Amino acid sequence: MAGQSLPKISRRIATIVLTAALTALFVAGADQLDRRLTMAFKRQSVADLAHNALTRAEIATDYAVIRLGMLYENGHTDCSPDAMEAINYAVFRSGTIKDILTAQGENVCSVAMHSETLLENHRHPVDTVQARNSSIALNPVRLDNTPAMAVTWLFEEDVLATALVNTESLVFDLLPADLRETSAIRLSLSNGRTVGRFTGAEWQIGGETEMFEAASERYPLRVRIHVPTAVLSQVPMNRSAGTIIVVGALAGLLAFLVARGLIPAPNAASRIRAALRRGEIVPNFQPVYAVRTGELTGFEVLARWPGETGPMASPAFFVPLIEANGWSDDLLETVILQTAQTMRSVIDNVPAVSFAFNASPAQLVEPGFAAWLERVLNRAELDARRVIIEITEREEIRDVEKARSSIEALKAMGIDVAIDDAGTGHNGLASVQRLGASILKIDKLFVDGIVQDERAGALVQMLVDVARQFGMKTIAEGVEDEIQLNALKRLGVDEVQGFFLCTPLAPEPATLELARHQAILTRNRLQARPPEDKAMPLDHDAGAVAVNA
Ligand SMILES: Nc1nc2c(ncn2[C@@H]2O[C@H](COP(=O)(O)O[C@H]3[C@@H](O)[C@H](n4cnc5c(=O)[nH]c(N)nc54)O[C@@H]3COP(=O)(O)O)[C@@H](O)[C@H]2O)c(=O)[nH]1
Repeated sequence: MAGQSLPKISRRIATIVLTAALTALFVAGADQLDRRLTMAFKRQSVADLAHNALTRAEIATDYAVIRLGMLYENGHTDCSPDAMEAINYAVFRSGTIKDILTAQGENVCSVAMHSETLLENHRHPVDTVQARNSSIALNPVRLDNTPAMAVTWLFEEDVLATALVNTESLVFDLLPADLRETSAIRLSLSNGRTVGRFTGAEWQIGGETEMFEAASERYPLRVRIHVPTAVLSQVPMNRSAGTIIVVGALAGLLAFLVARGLIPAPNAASRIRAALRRGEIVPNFQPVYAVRTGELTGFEVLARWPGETGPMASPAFFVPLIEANGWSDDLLETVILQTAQTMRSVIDNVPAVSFAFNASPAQLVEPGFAAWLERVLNRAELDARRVIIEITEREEIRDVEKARSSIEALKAMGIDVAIDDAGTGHNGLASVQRLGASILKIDKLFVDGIVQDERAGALVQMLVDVARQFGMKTIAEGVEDEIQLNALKRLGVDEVQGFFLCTPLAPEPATLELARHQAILTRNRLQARPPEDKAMPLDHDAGAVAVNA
């Protein structure tokens, strides 16, 4: 008896020792992992910041190019009184263009207080670099003793226009609080000449730093952010031992299960394929509201995978996988057919409400896309005039001409086309006009900073201005609070959507939200008894817009 219990006791002791050792290992491992993740997250945030700063510089340059192009198209490069008025207007409209010079043969003129700078630059341009479009060139100039940039478009042999762009303001104070004092950000041309910079008060030249860079494909522009290595490796020390042990234990359990083969490695692509076939990927609906009238004008249709858990449940993960496997048309078809089925009462009874579906640039340029979509809409019994197709600008639209003719075909069917994430992508604002879309969606990236950051407001203003010039409607997305909503109203955005107003909803709550919203609007109108033609403002406090978040 005593002989049998001895190995049992020693096995228990061995298990306890092993468990303790493993726990210690997990805790240390979890701690290391946490540190590494925190540092990786910090690095990614700074890399994103560099990309955002570059996007701002690209938009400001796009805007200058568009403005110069308009002057030329309207014959306003001849220094006539009409031309001077047009230049004045272009400078007045813009927060970032400080002056414009036009030159047509001997006729050289500009309008604002920086004429001298532009004239000198016109006579002796230095360090000029060409853009992807070789008629456009950028070069550094000084504006009130700070670095700035001249954008010149050579329209013809002796006809050109130059905009003086305040690029310094695009990067000034862009760094978040934890980096502002110690780090530096520089916007420069590809030849290394600085056109904007911000240096924290504690920034040390020669210190050990890490550099984060983003370079434009369209313009010879790049952003570099330098952060001291010590700042990047700082990790908050306030993690409780309990958290670490729990994380360690969970990691150990997971490792054990994976090691024992109890959790088979999932084949994500085949699961998505099956989910698409079985109709498990379903549409949700985020309302869009008109700023001026408060009306709910339509829904953005967003795919959801309700049965799925973990990261794969997010469309930000599964949509790119669907696209990479060439199943984008299946996704679009399934969300259209299910929308038609689940939102039938809205489709039949509220004709003014539209449905915006997402499609990729690759789908748009597929031969016969418009005809295919027409067939799907016929099957769905969904009137094309109720449909908006949103094309993201994040991915490059390689063949703008093909995309343009596809958009024309969609428009001929009565479908509106929206450029989603405008200003964030590869093609630039100028191509927005060439595409011939009728709606410009302003990305959350610009809405986010709109209140704290004057420049974000200036960028939204530029986007609204460009959209108006092109006869497009604007929709701002990702509105998360009332202050943002009010700022967007002031900037003249036409429509808004975002969690502050309403999150994406399943069909039934979306239908209820529409009915509830219409009832509130009607009640408000009856109570206020406005004159027939008076517009109802989007007034969150008055309950004209509901919060579902
Ligand atoms: N081709 C298709 N793409 C699709 C489809 N369904 C979704 N998507 C794309 O996936 C990306 C992620 O989408 P999602 O997680 O649904 O996020 C959307 C909104 O839920 C979110 N949103 C809306 N308001 C707010 C807000 O106030 N705050 C906040 N943090 N997020 C908000 O934004 C996403 C909408 O993005 P966009 O399309 O750019 O308007 C996304 O890129 C989808 O496009 C599909 O069926 N087909």
